[in-house]
Amino acid sequence: MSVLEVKELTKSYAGTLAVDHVSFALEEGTATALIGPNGSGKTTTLSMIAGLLKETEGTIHKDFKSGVGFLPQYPQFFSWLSALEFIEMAAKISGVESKNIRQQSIRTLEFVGLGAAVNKKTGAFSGGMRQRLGLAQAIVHQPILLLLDEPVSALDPTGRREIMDLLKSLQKDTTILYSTHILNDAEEMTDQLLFLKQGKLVEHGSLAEVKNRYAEPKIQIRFESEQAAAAFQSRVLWPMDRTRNLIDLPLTEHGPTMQQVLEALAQDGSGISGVNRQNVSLEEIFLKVAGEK
Ligand SMILES: Nc1ncnc2c1ncn2[C@@H]1O[C@H](COP(=O)(O)OP(=O)(O)OP(=O)(O)O)[C@@H](O)[C@H]1O
Repeated sequence: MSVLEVKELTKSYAGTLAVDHVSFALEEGTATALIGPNGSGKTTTLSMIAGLLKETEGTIHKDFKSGVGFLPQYPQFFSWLSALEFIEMAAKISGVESKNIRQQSIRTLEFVGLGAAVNKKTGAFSGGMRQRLGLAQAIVHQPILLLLDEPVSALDPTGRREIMDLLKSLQKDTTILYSTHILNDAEEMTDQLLFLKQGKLVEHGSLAEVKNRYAEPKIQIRFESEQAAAAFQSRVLWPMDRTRNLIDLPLTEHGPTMQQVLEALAQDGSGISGVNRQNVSLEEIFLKVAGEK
């Protein structure tokens, strides 16, 4: 069931299209990664869905009355408030019932790993703690849809890992749409991938579908020695990349077929220690799509 359906969503700033007729749907309980180069419209898209920015054209249909959580790219806090005071304020604004505010706020702070800092002033928080606090304010009312604008970009690898693990544990009960420049994270937690470029949705689908569209099958052959690899390279004369005893052989329409490669390898059998089919990474796809005119 779709929790959110966005149709022809468009935002224009003085005639420039920051988001250009973007359409997609989010299914319940899924995680969707929004990726794209700087300035491609990710923040603008999330802000429109969060209701913080009015769309110029298009529609946003939410299949629920309330219950959106939003973590902005640069969350702002009131430095003089403690973590608990801030989250209680967020809970109140988000419509949590008065009698549940205290308990739900403490539970949420504990969930994001700030249980020991509930009474600490937010002005004294480190970058990692601020990000956790931002996440806490976004989830304290147990939203149906959670929107996150680069939730981990400002964190070190340990902080990133911890926040990603928190998000994964939320995914069971929440539909998540998050933007990221960390493509490893997008590979790790995504049921659906949305790729924006200059405001347009240029790629869309599951990670496997997108990868399949860009897959340039290549096989990697590990020879037992550099000499064996060099001998193979000069014997078959197909285009390939060789690094010492490793050969990457693309299976393009101009190159050899898998059958031909296997036959050639059979003749060389004694010198080969492994053959792998190489997969295309999201980073390779990103560079390709972002670079296309
Ligand atoms: N308030 C504004 N007024 C005018 N133009 C804007 C405004 N906000 C954003 N833009 C423009 O809209 C486009 C999309 O910006 P947006 O911040 O949504 O991109 P982004 O994909 O989130 O970028 P980044 O990865 O750098 O965060 C950019 O060209 C930006 O300059």
